[in-house]
Amino acid sequence: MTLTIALAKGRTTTQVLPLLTAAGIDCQALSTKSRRLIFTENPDYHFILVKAADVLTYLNRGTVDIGIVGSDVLEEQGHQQFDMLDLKTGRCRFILASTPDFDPQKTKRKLIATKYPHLAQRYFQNQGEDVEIIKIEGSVELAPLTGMADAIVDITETGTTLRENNLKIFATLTPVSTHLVVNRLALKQKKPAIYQLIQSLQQVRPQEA
Ligand SMILES: Nc1ncnc2c1ncn2[C@@H]1O[C@H](COP(=O)(O)OP(=O)(O)OP(=O)(O)O)[C@@H](O)[C@H]1O
Ligand SMILES: O=P(O)(O)OC[C@H]1O[C@H](OP(=O)(O)OP(=O)(O)O)[C@H](O)[C@@H]1O
Repeated sequence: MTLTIALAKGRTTTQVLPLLTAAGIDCQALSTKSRRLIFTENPDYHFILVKAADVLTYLNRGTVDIGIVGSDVLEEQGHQQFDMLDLKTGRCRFILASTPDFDPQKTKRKLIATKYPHLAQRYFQNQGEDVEIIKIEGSVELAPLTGMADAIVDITETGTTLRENNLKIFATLTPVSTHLVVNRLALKQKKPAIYQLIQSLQQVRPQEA
């Protein structure tokens, strides 16, 4: 039985390939630098490489059985899939950041720039705050620096981008890591193969909390 897997391109793939290899899955073809997007040479596991934001589209339509993607994406768009395993890699965190002179108490209806509008809206709603969200596609740090927004909700890992742009963290929201998610129907139809994969990845993922 073949399992089809959508892997988020970029950082996620780079960090997950060593785990898949350690779990005994031949995915050598994916580690070569190329523009290929679909890998079907392994009869047990077929892979497609997609933009992180598209993983759940392939999964929810049933085009793939499994998605491997950051929990940032799941928090922003997830609803129909089963989140089966935290791979404990690709770790970073959501933060609220701005220029050092930003005063969260003083700014009345904040303008918040982010790549994650739903997550940001939820965060402020839970704080009982009404904010205006500006959806940005990248280099989010520019928004408070240029005065377009009061603050940003984004992910940070090393903190280098914030530091180099003289931005300060005002709140830490939720932690982020790469997760394995499963299509509902696939979980019914391919249960043994899916559980076997989960079990092998559980054994090789980083063990710390
Ligand atoms: N420091 C980090 N910054 C951003 N994403 C990170 C970081 N560390 C881990 N990740 C994970 O990697 C994913 C983003 O990977 P990447 O930046 O390669 O993709 P992308 O943002 O779609 O790429 P691109 O910048 O080409 O559009 C996120 O969904 C997140 O889960
Ligand atoms: O804390 P750090 O280790 O510096 O990482 C954080 C940076 O990485 C991400 O951007 P990405 O590289 O995905 O580029 P983008 O600006 O195009 O989204 C994120 O949006 C931050 O800008």
